[in-house]
Amino acid sequence: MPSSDSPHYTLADLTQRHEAIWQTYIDHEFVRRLADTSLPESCFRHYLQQDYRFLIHFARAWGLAVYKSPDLFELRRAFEALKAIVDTELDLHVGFCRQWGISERELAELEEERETLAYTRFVLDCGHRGDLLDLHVALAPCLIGYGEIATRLLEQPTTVLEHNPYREWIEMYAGEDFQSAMRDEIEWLDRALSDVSTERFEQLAAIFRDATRLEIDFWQMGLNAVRSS
Ligand SMILES: Cc1ncc(CO)c(N)n1
Repeated sequence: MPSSDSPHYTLADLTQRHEAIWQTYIDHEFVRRLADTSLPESCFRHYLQQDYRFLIHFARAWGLAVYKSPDLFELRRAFEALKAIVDTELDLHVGFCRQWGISERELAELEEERETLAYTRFVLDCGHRGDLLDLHVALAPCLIGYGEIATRLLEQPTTVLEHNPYREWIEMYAGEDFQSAMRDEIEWLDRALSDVSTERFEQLAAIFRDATRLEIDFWQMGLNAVRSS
């Protein structure tokens, strides 16, 4: 239970603390152009390739969450997330890449971009240095951001779904599986943040800000790949 002088923080306080950066992430040009179909396919293909590397490290980060879990409840939760990424998400991603003409062999051999390196290793470092909450906050922009981006895209009148080559991507992240994982994570974070001190909140907000900046760089990396693949 939070003490009576606890500010009782929630996830919404984290996004509001860095509102401008959060908006730049969820309304990035990559996302807008994916929705209005003006995104060059080379950009999306490059993004998909790098996202394969991202998902591998994302799975490792949940493996680290397993290790950092202090009790059976948390252990089970992190283990289920790790299993979902390894058994389902990565399979889906490989299948999705195949539809885009990217073979599994190509995925296994591709060179990791600096943006991918920076983001994924940053998340892992937060987990290594800190506790389970630091790690969850470093992971929050992935889960919460993509969930928010996809639902916004479906609501926006500028989004074109018919004949949109990226439609499946939008619908995957707006779909029930991802959305329910996002809701669970929001619940977890709201509970965990409810009794942190102001000082601790500021530390966590810095992690959240940097992870969000690295998500922005990840979109920009895709956008910059106009001719590279
Ligand atoms: C870079 C990035 N962030 C978040 C997600 C959502 O899992 C993803 N697939 N890739």
